[in-house]
Amino acid sequence: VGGTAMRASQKDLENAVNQMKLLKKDPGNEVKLKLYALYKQATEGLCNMPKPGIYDLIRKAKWEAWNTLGNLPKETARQNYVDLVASLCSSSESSSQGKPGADREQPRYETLVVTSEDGITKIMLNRPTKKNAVNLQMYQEIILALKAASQDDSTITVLTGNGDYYSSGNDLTNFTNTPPGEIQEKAKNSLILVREFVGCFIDFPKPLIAVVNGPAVGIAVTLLGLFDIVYASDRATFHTPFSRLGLHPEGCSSYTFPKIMGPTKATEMLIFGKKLTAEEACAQGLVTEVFPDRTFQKEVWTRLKAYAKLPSNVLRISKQVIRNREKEKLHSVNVEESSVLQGTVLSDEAVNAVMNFLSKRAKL
Ligand SMILES: CCC/C=C/C(=O)SCCNC(=O)CCNC(=O)[C@H](O)C(C)(C)COP(=O)([O-])OP(=O)([O-])OC[C@H]1O[C@@H](n2cnc3c(N)ncnc32)[C@H](O)[C@@H]1OP(=O)([O-])[O-]
Repeated sequence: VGGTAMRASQKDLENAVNQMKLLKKDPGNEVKLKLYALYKQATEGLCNMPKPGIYDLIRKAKWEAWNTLGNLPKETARQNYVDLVASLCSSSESSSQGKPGADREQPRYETLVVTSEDGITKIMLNRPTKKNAVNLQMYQEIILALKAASQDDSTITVLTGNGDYYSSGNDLTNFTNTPPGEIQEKAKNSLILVREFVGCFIDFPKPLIAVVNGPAVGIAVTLLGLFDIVYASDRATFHTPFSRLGLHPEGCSSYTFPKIMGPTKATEMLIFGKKLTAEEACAQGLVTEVFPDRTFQKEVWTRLKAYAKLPSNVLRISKQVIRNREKEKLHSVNVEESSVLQGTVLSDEAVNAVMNFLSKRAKL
C-alpha cells in the first residue's frame, strides 16, 4: 500500500541511488536522513551502528533515522527508498516546469484547499454544497495532498472541512452514472482507491490532526481512529450508518474502534449506526477535546500554532514510536475490510440504499 504494486528489485534500488545523484534541488536534511536510513535498512537490515555520543550530532541524527525503522523488512525499505526517490524526481520535474513566480510546490486541487503556513499544512475538504462528500476525485486528491504534506517542511498536518459539515462520507453517487456493463469494474477500482487512501493515513509520518468543524459521517468518522489528535466543535456528530447502507466498517475502524472505546460501544456505532454527539465521542476516546462552536476555530488554531513550533523531527520520531508497531496490523486490517466490501458494495441492500438516497434524498 502507498507504493507501486510491483516490489522494487535490487536493480531498482541501484537506479534510484543514481537518480538521486542527478537531482538538481537539494531535498533538505530531513529527506536525506530518511533516504540514508532506508538505504541502510534495505542493504544491511536492522540498525547495527553503535549509538553515537550525544555531541556527535551528525552521526547521532543518522543513527536515529536508521534505528527508528526498527525491524522494517529489507524489501519494504527498498520499496520505500525507490518510491521516495521517484516522488522527489517527479516533484523536482514539475517544479522546474512551473512558471516563474507561480506557486510551484502545491499541486492544483479541485476538491480541496491546501495551504501551508506557521508550520501547519491544512488540507480542507472543499465541496461544501455536497456537505464535503468524498467523491473519487477527492480520494485521489487527498492521497496527493498527504504525500506532499509528508514531504513538505511543515511540522503538523490538519484535515478539516469547509462549510457546516466536516464530511458526509463516501459520495453515494460515486458509481451511479456508470453504464451497467462497467459497474463491477468501477466498483472494484474504487475500492482499490479507497484502500490506497486509507493506507496513506496509516503511513502518514507526521502528527495528523482532525479539526472536526461539523457533522461527520461514514468514512470521515472511521478514519479518525488513525489520527493523532481529534478536536471537535460541539456541533459535530459522529455517525457510521453502514448497516442501513448495506455496507461494513472500513478505515480500519473494525480494529481501531474496539481498541479506542471497547468492543460494545464500537459495535453500537459500527453495526447499529448509533450517532454520537461530540461530547459522547470525547467520553469514548474517539475525540480528544470538544470546543464550543463559537470559539472553536480561534481556540483550535491558536493551540495548533503553538504545537507546530515544537521541533519537527522530534514530533515525527515520537509519532513513529507510538504508531509503528501497529502499522503492519493496520495494513492487514485495511486489506481485509476492503475485501469484505468488494463482496458487498454491489449487493441488493447497498444498491437499494443508494437508489433510495437518490430518489428521495433520504436522510440518515
Ligand atoms: C467506501 C465505501 C464505504 C462507505 C463509506 C461511507 O462513508 S458510508 C456513508 C455515506 N454517507 C451517507 O450516507 C450520507 C448521506 N447524506 C445524508 O444523509 C444527508 O445528505 C446529510 C444528513 C449528510 C445532510 O442532510 P441535509 O438535509 O443537511 O443536506 P442535503 O441532504 O440537502 O445535502 C446537501 C447536498 O449534499 C448532497 N450529499 C450529502 N451527502 C452526500 C453523500 N454522502 N453523497 C453524495 N451527495 C451527498 C445531497 O445530495 C445534496 O445535494 P443536492 O441535492 O443539493 O445536489
